[in-house]
Amino acid sequence: MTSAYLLALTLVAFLSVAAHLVLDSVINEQLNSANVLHVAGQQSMYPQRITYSAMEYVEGGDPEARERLEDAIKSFRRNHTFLMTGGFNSDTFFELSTSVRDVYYGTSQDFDRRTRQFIAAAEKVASTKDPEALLYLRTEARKNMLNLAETVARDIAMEANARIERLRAIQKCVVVILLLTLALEGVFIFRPLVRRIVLYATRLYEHATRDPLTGLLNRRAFFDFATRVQSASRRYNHAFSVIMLDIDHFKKINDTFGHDKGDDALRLLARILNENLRESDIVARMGGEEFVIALPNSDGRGATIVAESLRKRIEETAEKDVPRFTISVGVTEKIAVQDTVERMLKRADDALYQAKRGGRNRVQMYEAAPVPPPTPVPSEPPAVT
Ligand SMILES: Nc1nc2c(ncn2[C@@H]2O[C@H](COP(=O)(O)OP(=O)(O)OP(=O)(O)O)[C@@H](O)[C@H]2O)c(=O)[nH]1
Repeated sequence: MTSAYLLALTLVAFLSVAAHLVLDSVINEQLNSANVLHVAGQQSMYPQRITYSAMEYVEGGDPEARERLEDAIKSFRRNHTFLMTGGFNSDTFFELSTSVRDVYYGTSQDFDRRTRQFIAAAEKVASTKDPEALLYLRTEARKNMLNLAETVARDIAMEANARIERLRAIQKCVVVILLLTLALEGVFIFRPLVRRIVLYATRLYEHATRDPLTGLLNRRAFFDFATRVQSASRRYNHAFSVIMLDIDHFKKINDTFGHDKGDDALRLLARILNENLRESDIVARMGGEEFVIALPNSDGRGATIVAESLRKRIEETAEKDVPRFTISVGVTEKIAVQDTVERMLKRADDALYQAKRGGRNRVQMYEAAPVPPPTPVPSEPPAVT
């Protein structure tokens, strides 16, 4: 189960990382596309700008016009290199698609060669004011460069959108797979795991509160439950009694029939107690062959009737293969508002001791030792006259 749990966590972690990476790619792709589109858009503008600057420079000889021309040539060449090489650095790498590549290198359009020729003519104008080169620029800018640059920008935009859509679809798939995996793991791994944990916790609780031989509450659990009942009885001023009982001559049973038969007798006693007491009564094995019962809402008289009926039922029980036995019982009731479970157990134990001393197989209600009568004070002898 632990390895399944680890596998499940690993799978979820793997899918989460995959979803993150795809999302990262979408964002990168968007940034990259935005950058490339920006550059591609600029490229459709530069041939015009170069041509105007070249005309200004040739016609007016203005050195500032030449500077503008040179700047425009530089930017145009830089952008061209950017688009042809996939960017200035590896982070913004953008591979030309087949259709864009066709525009650049295809025999019909050959945008790459045209661009290089355009740049060469512009440089010639900048350095020599060559009129033929200027004419070439004017014709080419109007006829081919603008159209081709716009075609490239449009194709790149379409390619970028298609790529982003593809990545988004992959991202959606990964998220769906992640959710499905979580749902399946919830059903097949986490739910059984939680069930098992609950089962272990229940078993642990049973171990901590139950006597393994009889299945009855153990001493500690009895104190917990009985103390709660006692507190309630004090608050609502209800009656509350405690019975303590012990198998008579149990040592002899063990010695005569063996320890296993002694255990059978203890189990039988536990069963009889469970079967003949109310659901609200608290029955526990205190240790050895000693058992205790807390009876909420029962006074001493009621508890004595219960004890007597248990004693009689046990005396009469004859189970195959289980030695017959009798019990002695001590009974006490709450005698003061502040009475505690410990004090009541002590009194029940005293009453049990009296039952044993009284001959066993009997029920004894706790009786406080009689207060000795006050010793008479010797009276003064009458004065002799
Ligand atoms: N089979 C079995 N015997 C147990 C268990 N716990 C305690 N005993 C035995 O119970 C016996 C208790 O003996 P005693 O305390 O002398 O009491 P008794 O023989 O019942 O005598 P009285 O109580 O005076 O009637 C001892 O022999 C213990 O070994 C148990 O879980 N199983």
